Amino acid sequence: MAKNGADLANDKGRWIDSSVWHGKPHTWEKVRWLVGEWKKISNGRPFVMKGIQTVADARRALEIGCEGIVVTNHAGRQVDGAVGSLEVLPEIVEAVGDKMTIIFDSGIRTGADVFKAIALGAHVVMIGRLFVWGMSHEGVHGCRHVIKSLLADLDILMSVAGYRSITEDVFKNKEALRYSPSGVPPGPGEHAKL
Ligand SMILES: Cc1cc2nc3c(=O)[nH]c(=O)nc-3n(C[C@H](O)[C@H](O)[C@H](O)COP(=O)(O)O)c2cc1C
Repeated sequence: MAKNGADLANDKGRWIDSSVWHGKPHTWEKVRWLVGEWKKISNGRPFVMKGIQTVADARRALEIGCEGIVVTNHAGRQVDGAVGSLEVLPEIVEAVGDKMTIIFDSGIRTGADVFKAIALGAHVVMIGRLFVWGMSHEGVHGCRHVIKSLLADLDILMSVAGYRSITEDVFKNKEALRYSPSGVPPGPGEHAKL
C-alpha cells in the first residue's frame, strides 16, 4: 500500500533507498568488501555475482573472490538495448569458464534454449519469467507445471537429437549446435539422462 507523509518518513524499509537504490553505481571495492563479509557470516560459502556481461567484468569478479557469476542482462529489464547475454556467453566462458561457475539466464523459454546455453559453456541456467507466468496462472501448481514442461521439452529435444547426457555430451560442445553425434535417436532404454 502506498505510504505518504509521516508514515513514509517513519518507514524503516526506506533504508533500501539510501543503501541499495541510491542512484550511484556500486564500486568493485565495495564488492570486494561484500565478498569478505559474506565469507565471514556464511562460514565461507560461495559468492556469486549477477549481471556480468563482459569478459573484463568476469575477470574482475574472479579476481575479487567470486566463485561464480551469472551472465545475464536481467532479461533486458535494466538497460534497454543491452547486449544479448547469449551473445557474450562464449567469450566469457573462454576467459573464466574453467575457473568459476558460469550461470546463465535471460530469455530461457524452451529446452532448446537450455541446450544452447549449456553447449556454449554455461554450467547452470536459471529462469525468471517462466515460473512467474506459471505462478500468476496457477500458483505453486503453475510453477511446478512450467518447470516440468521445460525439463520434458529438454528431455525430448535431447532424445530426438541423439544426446544422452547433458553434462557429458552437450556441455561445452559447440558441435552439438550443428550436428547430432550419430544422426540416430537413442533406442529404447537409452533415454536421455538429465
Ligand atoms: C518482475 C521481475 C523482477 C525482477 N527483479 C530483479 C531484481 O530485483 N534483481 C535482479 O537481479 N534481477 C531481477 N529480475 C531478473 C531475473 O532475476 C532474471 O535475471 C531474469 O528474469 C531472467 O530472464 P527471463 O525472465 O527471460 O528468464 C527480475 C525479473 C522480473 C521478470
